[in-house]
Amino acid sequence: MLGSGRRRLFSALLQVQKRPCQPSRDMRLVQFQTPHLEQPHLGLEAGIGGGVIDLNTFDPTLPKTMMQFLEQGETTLSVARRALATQLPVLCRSQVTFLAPVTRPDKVVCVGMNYADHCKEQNVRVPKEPIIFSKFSSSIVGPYDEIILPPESEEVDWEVELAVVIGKKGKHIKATDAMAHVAGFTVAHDVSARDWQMRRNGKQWLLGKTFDTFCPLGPALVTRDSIADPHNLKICCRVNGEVVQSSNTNQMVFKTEELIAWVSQFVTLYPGDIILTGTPPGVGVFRKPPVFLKKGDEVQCEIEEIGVIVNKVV
Ligand SMILES: O=C([O-])CC(=O)C(=O)O
Repeated sequence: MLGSGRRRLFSALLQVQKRPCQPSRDMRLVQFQTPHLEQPHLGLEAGIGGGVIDLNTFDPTLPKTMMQFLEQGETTLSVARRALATQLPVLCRSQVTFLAPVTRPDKVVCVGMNYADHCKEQNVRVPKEPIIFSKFSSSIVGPYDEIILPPESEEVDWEVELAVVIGKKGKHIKATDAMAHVAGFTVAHDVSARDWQMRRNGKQWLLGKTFDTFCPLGPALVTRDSIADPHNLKICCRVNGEVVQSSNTNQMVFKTEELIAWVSQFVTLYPGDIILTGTPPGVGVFRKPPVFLKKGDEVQCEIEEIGVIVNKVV
């Protein structure tokens, strides 16, 4: 169903495997751990599916967390740019464990009903203003971590989403200035317990959206200037290999700029804050009959140019 996008991903993976020492020119920032490191390091992923360049070895004065890296703005970004332009050793992917590209941000802001056909599949009007909710940052896990089915829910569902990572603090940001506040983009899975979201807790969405492990992210924070057009990317979710969601970010009702302008009227956005921009149609709860995740399932969420996260349900 993803056709040429999938073919491009596979050929990119093959190329990376053939030339493991050739970093891509795109800036793909990651947080990773190896058995030899005392604490996680910052790195650059050498293309989709490629190995990792250790930024903290390249420059030991760099901070070791993405939050601190983003807070320092242009100073740290220019070091990463220098690393990208230098021939550096690349750690094999099998040697590293990827963490979420951002851990413990101040906020995970989420947008509901932001794809017109996701509204259609549940018979609701396309919203005139963005619908905002949130997840606690404790729900964030890495790109290949497990999603734990909580015993409190029997209706856990999938939702692939494009995530925006904020790079610069701001309040009342104008839409025309919004992209200057974006560090980059990553892939998110807005795992959702429908029973808690739709029927329990006074129908407040929070609890259903924020169980531990309900926000896999990654693998990389792909910087803004590395993506040709964030609003024209194929986006897809597969469960056990079967495509369940397949769309394009050009179907989003409110794009990144409008979302940042909207949200920053209410709250200050800080470096590291994450905005999940909503999911396309094809979620399990609106299937006839509904389908939910079960132990042993594997969910792959993929966005063109950004990458794929793979999370087993346990
Ligand atoms: O369908 C929902 O649960 C709301 C939501 O997260 C989305 O539209 O992306």
